[in-house]
Amino acid sequence: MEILKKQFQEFISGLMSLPTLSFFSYDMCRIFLLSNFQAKKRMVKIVHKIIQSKRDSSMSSMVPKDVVDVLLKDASELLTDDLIADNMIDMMIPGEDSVPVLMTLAIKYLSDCPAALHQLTEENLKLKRLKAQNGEPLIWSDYLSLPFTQNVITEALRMGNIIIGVMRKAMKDIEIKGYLIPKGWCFFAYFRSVHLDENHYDWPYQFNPWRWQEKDILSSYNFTPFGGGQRLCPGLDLARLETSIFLHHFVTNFRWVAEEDTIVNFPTVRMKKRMPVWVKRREE
Ligand code: HEM
Repeated sequence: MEILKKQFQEFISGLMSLPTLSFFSYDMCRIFLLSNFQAKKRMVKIVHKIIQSKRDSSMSSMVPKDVVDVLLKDASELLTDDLIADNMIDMMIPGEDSVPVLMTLAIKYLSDCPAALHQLTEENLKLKRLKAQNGEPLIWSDYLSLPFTQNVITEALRMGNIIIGVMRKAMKDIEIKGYLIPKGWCFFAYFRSVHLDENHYDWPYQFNPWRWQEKDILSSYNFTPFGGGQRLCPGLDLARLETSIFLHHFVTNFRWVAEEDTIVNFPTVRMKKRMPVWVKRREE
């Protein structure tokens, strides 16, 4: 697993920096991309081994336990091992990178904003107590009944810009604010410049979950952490759900002190020192 993780980290840092490679010399780009593709190749090899061992074992007849099992059970001949391996690697990006980064950023911003942490904790404790009182377990839609928690996640997405932007190709000549993008050109829509623009957000560098109260984020072109249009992220709700579940359990069960750290935005969004967090169980 550690080897796979190392290859993945190399692969993802190359993938995320593709738009910025144009600043470097041809030779540097070649070396960088080569090591990126080699990392991907090594990952494919590891995933192929996992697929093969699953095929060899008698597990194929059992109830699927993970995504590989489900894909292996697919009767369609189009789903080759190469395609399954590619799918698995694609799933690793949000599983290992985007959502955990969102959770980390939320913890970072909350650590620096006691008022938001207090309100978030109160909201989640209230739900926890209500569930305990009624003897009910949490159900998946409960996260929607936590409006402040949703605002915290929205604000972490706005400030964090986990995916810094998306690449697109102009299908026809387009003029934007006096600039012509000729047909066939590729361009990079940079989310950070919109999400941190003071024309759209007051005090854009301030973590302020309250700014989202009464705001309809779905109809806003100034808030696109999950992209937009036909390529809108299909994992949008899952990412929010997972982060809500994590925050709910974390704030209702623990208190913590996060070490001083800074957010690095290049080549991917990361904590400079990985932000160690000292955790203590809450007593209630
Ligand atoms: C905080 C978490 C996440 C963020 C910020 C995020 C962001 C994005 C963005 C901006 C795109 C659009 C890329 C483009 O237009 O070129 C995208 C696409 C995609 N995302 Fe996510 N994502 C997240 C979580 C997830 C999760 C949890 C999954 C699934 C398990 C997922 C699966 C995908 C897939 C399959 C695409 C490609 C869609 C397509 O090209 O049609 N994402 N994501």
